[in-house]
Amino acid sequence: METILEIKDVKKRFGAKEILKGINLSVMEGEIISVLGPSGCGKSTLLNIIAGILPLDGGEVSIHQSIVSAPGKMVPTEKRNINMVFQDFALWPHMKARDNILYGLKVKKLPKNEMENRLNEVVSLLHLEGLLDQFPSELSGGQQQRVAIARALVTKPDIVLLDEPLCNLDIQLRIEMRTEMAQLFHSLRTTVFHVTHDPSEAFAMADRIVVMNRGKIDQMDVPSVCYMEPKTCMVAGLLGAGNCLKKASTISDSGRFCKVKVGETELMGLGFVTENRTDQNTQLRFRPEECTWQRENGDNTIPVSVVMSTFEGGVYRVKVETEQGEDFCMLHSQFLADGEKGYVRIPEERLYVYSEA
Ligand SMILES: Nc1ncnc2c1ncn2[C@@H]1O[C@H](COP(=O)(O)OP(=O)(O)OP(=O)(O)O)[C@@H](O)[C@H]1O
Repeated sequence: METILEIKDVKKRFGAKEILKGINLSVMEGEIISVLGPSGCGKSTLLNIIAGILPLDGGEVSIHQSIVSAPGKMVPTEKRNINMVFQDFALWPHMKARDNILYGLKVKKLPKNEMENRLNEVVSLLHLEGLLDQFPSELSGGQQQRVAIARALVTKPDIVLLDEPLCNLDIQLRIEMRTEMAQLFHSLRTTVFHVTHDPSEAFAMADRIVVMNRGKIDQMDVPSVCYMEPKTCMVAGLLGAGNCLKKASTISDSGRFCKVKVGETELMGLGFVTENRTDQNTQLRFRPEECTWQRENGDNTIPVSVVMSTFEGGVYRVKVETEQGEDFCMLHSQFLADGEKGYVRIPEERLYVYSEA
């Protein structure tokens, strides 16, 4: 497979603030890459550099082996053969859906019959029949999003850039649209660079996920590996392992699994050694849905007392407290009374151990 987009050691500053600290990544033809990360980590900055909207300060960006951005060089957006779908759809309000979609082809001065063929193709792909003579204000959010995607696809770009494309839609529509978009882009073998802050959107759409943190890439892998083996504490937290115990210490970490201690309790977990490793700063991460409650002590269990149970429809979210005074949550099928004592089991392959400075 051919590399379409190559990002090499890209750096960007805003004033004294270093926003991108050397990003390296290649995107293959037909691949969907989703970039996730906390607010302010530099996702949109990277996307805007790829789009040719922002200049970079170091490194280079190539599309089809041709450098489009480097210090002192910036090929204009319209010469990059890319298209972008924005979170606010950015449709021209004074143009009907048809003219919004055809705009890029008119600029390229395509023959009329070719324009009609391309229009018919995207109309049928995105189910826009009957909507072409409507103005954006006459369309629902989901319909506007479809028009924006049609406009991005109709010029057959090398790369489609998606900037939080679903965040203005309601939750039900978002779930439908992300599945539809993934199907559509995969069937067309469109190369997609997608920025989102929503992990479930990234899981639903991406072939590979890139997790950024403070201007660097913490992890880049297929969604299942990022989910099962988050490399850093931040990635784990972002991908659902919201429970965090800090009053812990590492006893041994010779292999893939390491032994940790929380008070007098010894637990086994998956160990992630990082560059800035310190044994004094062990942190444990795990997901509420992967914990199980039991009355008796057992394998990989931690003693707790119940703080509060809240009903979530089908399950209870139970907040518990460790003997060290830290709390975390688990999901349980039944209500547990405040003050009740018991043990929470965390499977060793789902207890993530980090030692980060
Ligand atoms: N034009 C600008 N001038 C100065 N600082 C900027 C500019 N654009 C972005 N920044 C800063 O750069 C950092 C990264 O911003 P960016 O928009 O890339 O983050 P993000 O990861 O996309 O965040 P979000 O998820 O909130 O959109 C932020 O601290 C932001 O304040």
